[in-house]
Amino acid sequence: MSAESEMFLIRVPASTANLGPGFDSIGLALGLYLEIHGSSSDHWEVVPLSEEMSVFPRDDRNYIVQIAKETAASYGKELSPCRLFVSSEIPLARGLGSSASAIVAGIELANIVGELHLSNEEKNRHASLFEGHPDNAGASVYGGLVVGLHTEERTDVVSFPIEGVKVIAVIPNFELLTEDSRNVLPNSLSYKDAISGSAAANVMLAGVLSKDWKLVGEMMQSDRFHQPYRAELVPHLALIEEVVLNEGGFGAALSGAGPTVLCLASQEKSEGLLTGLKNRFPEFLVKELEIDNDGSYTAILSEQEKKELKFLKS
Ligand SMILES: Nc1ncnc2c1ncn2[C@@H]1O[C@H](COP(=O)(O)OP(=O)(O)O)[C@@H](O)[C@H]1O
Ligand SMILES: N[C@@H](CCOP(=O)(O)O)C(=O)O
Repeated sequence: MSAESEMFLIRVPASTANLGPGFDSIGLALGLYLEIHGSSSDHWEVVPLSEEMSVFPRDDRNYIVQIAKETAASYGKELSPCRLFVSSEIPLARGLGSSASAIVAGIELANIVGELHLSNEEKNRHASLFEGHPDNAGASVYGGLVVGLHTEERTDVVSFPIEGVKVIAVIPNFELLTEDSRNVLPNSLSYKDAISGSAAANVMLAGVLSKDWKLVGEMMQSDRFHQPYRAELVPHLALIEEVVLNEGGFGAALSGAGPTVLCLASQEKSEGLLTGLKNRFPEFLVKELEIDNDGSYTAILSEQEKKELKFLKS
């Protein structure tokens, strides 16, 4: 970044991982956003603009700043400090990829301030290394549906845009940390279960590519890798699957590590499903979400755009 008065915008989408059998491999970007408006400063300052962001450190101990510094350091660069206004629509620890969005935001911050000129592939490699799996990270970087394999040595992700299906999220009123939800998973799987789980993921992907959403929904509910073990933590999953079936939806799956449940439906059935889910789970937030096919976005704001920012006026 060059001029002192320049203001930049970073916008990173939320994501849903797994879609059932695509455990740690498949992700989809969703239209809820983490946004940062930033500019140069003489010290690091993080100003929360949404309630959930107010729990995090307001100086360079903030996770987003830490990620940015580490990313820049891996290229031998030290970042000059910034003042960052942070707001987020992504609920924390609900299985909608808030941690991956924070990581990708930190990488974008390093990219802008440190003038790193990173490609999407490089951003995703860093993000997957921080996150440990490429499903949420890849979706937040590339947008659309991502299919990936991440190891210590390399990260391979293929992304493609998704249209023609409605997404409804049932977001419980409690948090479930990904770490806790991973702790209930087994250390090994039988050969038979591994083959069955992998076949379900393959067929699901073939269903996505051929726009056979009914098949996708069926495969979402045929996971062998994680949902059977996480069921005890998310008893609402089975109940939601029932409502989806009754309302003619395609299927449901745990969103990431949960507790949110992701439901797919056709345009015609989505309204009825939304109402059915709201009636059955009045204590949960039931929301239709857009699919984001663009991934993370950064821009330098014009003078006019800066003038329009309400939080700079107060
Ligand atoms: N914007 C953020 N700034 C700092 N930490 C964050 C931010 N977003 C998420 N986190 C961290 O990530 C945790 C949630 O991550 P995780 O358990 O993986 O759930 P999920 O990614 O599904 O929301 C939060 O409790 C918080 O510690
Ligand atoms: N594949 C991971 C995805 C975790 O997603 P999150 O949004 O819950 O952080 C898993 O299932 O553990």
